[in-house]
Amino acid sequence: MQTILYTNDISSALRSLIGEMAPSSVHIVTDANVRDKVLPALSLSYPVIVTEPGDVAKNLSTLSRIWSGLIAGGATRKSVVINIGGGVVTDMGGFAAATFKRGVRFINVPTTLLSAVDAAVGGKTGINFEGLKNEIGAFAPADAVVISTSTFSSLPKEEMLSGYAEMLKHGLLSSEEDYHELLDFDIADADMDRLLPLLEKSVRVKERIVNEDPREKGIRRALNLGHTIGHAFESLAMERGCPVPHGYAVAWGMMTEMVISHISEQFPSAELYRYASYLKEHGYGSPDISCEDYPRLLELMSHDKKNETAEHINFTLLSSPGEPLIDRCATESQIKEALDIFRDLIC
Ligand SMILES: NC(=O)c1ccc[n+]([C@@H]2O[C@H](COP(=O)([O-])OP(=O)(O)OC[C@H]3O[C@@H](n4cnc5c(N)ncnc54)[C@H](O)[C@@H]3O)[C@@H](O)[C@H]2O)c1
Ligand SMILES: O=C(O)C(=O)C[C@@H](O)[C@H](O)[C@H](O)COP(=O)(O)O
Ligand SMILES: [Zn+2]
Repeated sequence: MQTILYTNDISSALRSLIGEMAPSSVHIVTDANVRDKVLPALSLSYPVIVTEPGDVAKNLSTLSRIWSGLIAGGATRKSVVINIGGGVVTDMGGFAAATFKRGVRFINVPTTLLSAVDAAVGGKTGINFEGLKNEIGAFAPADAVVISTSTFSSLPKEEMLSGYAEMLKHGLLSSEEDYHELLDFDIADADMDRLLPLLEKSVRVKERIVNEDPREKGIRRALNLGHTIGHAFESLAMERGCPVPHGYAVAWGMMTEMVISHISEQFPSAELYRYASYLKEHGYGSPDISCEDYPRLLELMSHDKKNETAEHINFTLLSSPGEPLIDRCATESQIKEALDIFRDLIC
C-alpha cells in the first residue's frame, strides 16, 4: 500500500519522510517551470536535476540526463529521489529512480491536478518511445506521495481542465452519483475548497482499483478508459508538432469511447449528450482531425498496451456510469463511425 499524505505544508511532510527514510543523499527531479514557479516557496536545499517541460521531453534522452545527474550528484542505492512536478516529471523521474542501480526509493510531489489525482499515484512510470505513449516503463510505486492543492495557484487553467478529465474518468468508473457530482462542479472557475474533497475521493477510486490489480492483469484496465483513442489523439498531435494536454486527449477519447459504448453496450444517449455539453461549456476544445487521419489513428491504437493480438484493439467501455466493461473489442468500422459522431458532437 502506497503512503499518500494530504497536506498544505509540503516542506514539513518531506522533512519528516526524509527523516524516517534516512537516505545517503536526496536528489530532486523537476522541470524548468516547476523550478521557477513552485520550488522557491518550498525552500529545499537538495541538489536539483531540471528537465525541459512537456510531454515532448518525456523521452530517452531526458531520462538519460536524469541518470547522469544522479551519478554526478553521488547518488547511491540508499539515496532518495523526490520528483516534484506534473505527470511528465513523476512518470519519468519515477522510471529513472526505479532503474537507477536497479532501483532507489522515491517520493512524488505532484504539482498539477492531473499528477495529484492520477499520475503520481499507482506505480505506472515510463517514457514515450518512437511516438508511442509510455511505450517503455515499469510498474514502480513511489514510497510516498505528498499531495497539496497549494501548488495549483500557478497552474494555467488548461492544466486544471486536463487534470479534471482524469477525475471525470474516476467518477465514470465509480458510480452515477460520483460522476454527476463532478459534472455539477465548474472546473473552469474552480473553488479550491470544494475541489479538495472531490480530489481525495477521486484518488481513492484509483487506489481501490490499483490495490486490487497493481499490474493491470484485469480490472486496472478500467483506469485506461478513454486512453485507447485518447493516446492516439495525443500521439498524432505530438507527431504534428502541436501537442495537446494529456487530459484533453483523454476527455476526447472518453467521449469517442462513450459513443462506441452507446453503439455496442447500450450506454445511455442522455449521458453521452450531457458529457459532450460539459466538455463544450468548459472549454475542452476539439482535436484537429478529419477522416483522412483515421488510418493513422487506428495504426496508433493498434499499439495500445491492452491489446493481446495485433488485429484486435482492446477497449474499456461502459454500460452506464459506474459500470465499466473491460476487454471489449470494436471493429474498424465501429471505431470510424464513433469518430464521425464524436466530431459531429464536439466540433
Ligand atoms: N503514471 C500514470 O498513471 C499517469 C496517469 C495520467 C497521466 N500520466 C502522464 O502524465 C503526463 C501528463 O501530466 P501533466 O498533465 O501533469 O503534464 P506536465 O507534467 O507536462 O505538466 C503540465 C505543464 O504544467 C507545468 N507545471 C507543472 N506544475 C505546475 C505548477 N504548479 N504551476 C505552473 N506550472 C506547472 C509543467 O511544467 C508543464 O508545462 C503525461 O505524460 C501522461 O501520459 C501518467
Ligand atoms: O493508472 C493507470 O492504470 C492508468 O491507466 C492511468 C492513465 O490515466 C494514465 O494515463 C496511464 O499512464 C496510461 O497508461 P498506459 O499503460 O496506457 O500507458
Ligand atoms: Zn491518463
